[in-house]
Formats: sequence, structure tokens, C-alpha cells
Amino acid sequence: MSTDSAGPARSTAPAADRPAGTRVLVINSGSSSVKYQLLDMAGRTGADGTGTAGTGPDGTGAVRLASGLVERIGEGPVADHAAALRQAAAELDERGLGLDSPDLAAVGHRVVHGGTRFTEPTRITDEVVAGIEELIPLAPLHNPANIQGIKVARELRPDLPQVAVFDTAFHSTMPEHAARYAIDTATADAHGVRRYGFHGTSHACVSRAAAALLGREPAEVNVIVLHLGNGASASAVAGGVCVETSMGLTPLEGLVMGTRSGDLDPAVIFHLSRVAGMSTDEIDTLLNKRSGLLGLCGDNDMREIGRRMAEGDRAAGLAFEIYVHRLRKYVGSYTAVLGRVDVIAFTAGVGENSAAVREAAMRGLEALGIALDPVRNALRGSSARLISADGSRTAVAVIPTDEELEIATQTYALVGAVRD
Ligand SMILES: Nc1ncnc2c1ncn2[C@@H]1O[C@H](COP(=O)(O)OP(=O)(O)O)[C@@H](O)[C@H]1O
Ligand SMILES: CC(=O)OP(=O)(O)O
Ligand SMILES: [Mg+2]
Repeated sequence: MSTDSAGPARSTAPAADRPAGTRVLVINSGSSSVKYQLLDMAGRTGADGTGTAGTGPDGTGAVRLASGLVERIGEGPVADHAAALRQAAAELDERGLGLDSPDLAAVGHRVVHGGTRFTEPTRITDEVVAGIEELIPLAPLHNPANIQGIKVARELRPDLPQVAVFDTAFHSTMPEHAARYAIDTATADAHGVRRYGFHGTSHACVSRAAAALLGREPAEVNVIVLHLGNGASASAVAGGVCVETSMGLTPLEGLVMGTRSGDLDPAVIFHLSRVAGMSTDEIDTLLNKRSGLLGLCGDNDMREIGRRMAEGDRAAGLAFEIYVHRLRKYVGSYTAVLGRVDVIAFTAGVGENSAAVREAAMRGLEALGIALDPVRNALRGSSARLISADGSRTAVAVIPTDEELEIATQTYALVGAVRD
């Protein structure tokens, strides 16, 4: 746990210190876009009656008051992240939900890389910002954008508590034998080379919701979470604690993703350098931006790949098979890691929406006690649901993720605004 943290994540501050507001603004300042959400954590409908009840996989009763996306940073009027944040603030202002509102209790920021230092939600100070800056070499695509978001939000509301919630935090419980690469220890330690894991807020809230769907406590349940969005990662969660995950030093390792390769022989990099004469930056771009589904078939959107497969497109079909083959390998190995798997949870854009991916990823796993119900799997829905057959030893579920609600919940808990 960080020494900068104001206290354990779920502690409650003395009543006198509690902020008056019940709203949390969540900012996910990414490399090319800024996503934001305003949530009311008191579970009441907004003053203007616009609230949508029942958000989130946990059914916490938090209310989403507004959400938005500012894209194409660096183009046109949105010159940089500061401009994007100001645009987001102006959009909220127009709806009478501006950052100057006394109802705002805190701002929660998604920060992708917390290294080994930040393993809890952390109240942001100058020192914490410096600490996140020091981690830029480990997350050159993500942390600089996160820092921009923090700086602008602190400028706009210097009086407001700001909290960093780290993608890596949930995975910090991984045992050393899962977190270390088998390389020279001194070199690894000198440069922070180890497996950190990402998408932690999603793996945390989805694994909890999967236990709830079974009517059990997280502490009693072993879960494999398959977070399949543009970025994709798997995790093995034993009794509520993450013991293994597929992403590593950076979000490049593991599953096949929209544009990232996931696992490969590291010697591919030496080979491309020596034989193809590619530079480090060129290989970085190849593996992060021109690989995965996009590299294999020219499309990174699973919907488009489905359409092309229906027309008999062989490149799209092969990309799909490589994608689901990798998933099956991870499910098999995480079954070995966990010993007993109570539930496999599919989440994020592809996991929640693609019955074809779920069916293909679970195909042939009957020997592991996994059997889908094809009718349940094909049903569309927006809430957590079981898709396994009644006799399946391991349940299979679709659980909508809600990273923003998880960030808001952790932020609100940290600033001590939890009402009894
Ligand atoms: N109906 C659908 N069928 C298949 N894939 C879908 C569907 N809807 C969304 N997706 C996939 O979800 C992906 C985006 O997932 P999402 O979790 O929103 O990603 P991220 O948050 O990482 O940007 C898209 O690439 C798209 O392929
Ligand atoms: C860490 C990571 O891969 O995030 P995203 O899925 O948002 O790209
Ligand atoms: Mg997402």
C-alpha cells in the first residue's frame, strides 16, 4: 500500500470531515479520448429527475447522472487533453451539472499503471502525481494522458478531493510465482520488470458480481473473468483475491486483442530487429497497434469480423479461430491454477455481446465440466445472467462490467463520504 494513501480504501472518515456532496465525477483520460461519468452515490434520483436507477453489476443503487466522451484529441478544436477536459466540463455545465457544484464530493481518475507503489485507491497530492509520472516508462501510452486529466481537474477544482484508482491494484495480490518473469532477478528488480496486470477495476467488480449471481459470498467462489473489449485480459480470482492475470509488465501480454498481439515468443522481436531491420519503436507500434484481429484480417471490430465470416471470408474466420483458441488455452490453464472453477464470467464489449465468441471459446471444454446452454447464450440482455446448461459443473455467465461505477465507489469510500 502506498504511503501517500489517506487510509484504507473502505475506511470512513469522521463525520466532521465528510464532504457535503454525494456525487463523484469519474474521468478516464485515455490516449486519444476522455470519457467521463457523473454518478450520485447516495442512490437518489437527480434534482432534475434525469437519473437512471440501478446502475452497475453490484446493484448498489448509485445513479448515473451524465456521461460523455470527448474524442479525437489532437485534432481540430480539441488540441490536447486540457482542451478535452474543458470541453467535458462545459458539457456538464450546460446540463446544470458543472464542476462548481457543491454536490460534488470528489473526482475519481482511472490511472492505468500504479507499479508496485500504488496498490490501493489513493488521494492525489503533488507527490502522488510525481509518483505516477515516475511510472511513465512502464506505461508510455496511458500514464501521460491520465496525468493530464488529473492536472486539469485539480486546476478546475483545487479544493475537491481527487482520487487515483489504478488498473493494476486488484492484481497486486498475485503471488510472486505468478507475478515474476523467469529472468535474471537483479535485472528485473532494477527495472521494475514483473507482471502487473490491468483492467483491475473490471476484474474486481465482475468477479464480485459473478459470486452474487450464484447467491454466494466472493470469499467462497473461484472465478475466471474474461474481459474482452478492445484491450482484453483474463484473470483467475480465488475467494475474491486475484491470483493470476494475462496482462503483464504492460497491457500487451496475454489474449489476442483488437490491435495487440498478446502472447508471442519474445525472440520474434529480435528477429524483426535483426532480419527485417525494424526499430524498437516500429516493433512497438506493430505489436500494439497493427496486430491482434486487425493485423490478422484488417478489422478489429468483432461485429465486422462476424459479418465477414457469414460471407465466408477466410482471413476473418482464421482471426476468429486464433482469438478463441487463445481464450480456450487461458481457461484451461486458469482451471489448473484455481483447481476448482465455480464460474466463468464474460464481460466488456465482445464478452457481453458476442454469443459466437462465447460459444466458440467454451467449445470442447466439457472435460473441464463446462457446458453452455445454446439458447441462454443466444439471448440478448443487459443484465448479469447465466448461460451455462443446468448440469454444468462450472457456471458460465455474462456480467456487464462497470469500471466507472467501481472507480466512483472506491473514490467515494476513500473520501469518507459513505452515508450510514
Ligand atoms: N454486438 C457486438 N458483437 C460483437 N462485438 C461487439 C458487439 N458490440 C461491441 N462489440 C465489440 O466490443 C469492442 C469494444 O469493447 P469495449 O469494452 O467497449 O472496449 P474498450 O472499453 O476497451 O474500448 C469493439 O471492438 C467491438 O468489436
Ligand atoms: C489497460 C488497457 O488495456 O486498457 P484499454 O482496454 O482501455 O486499452
Ligand atoms: Mg471498456
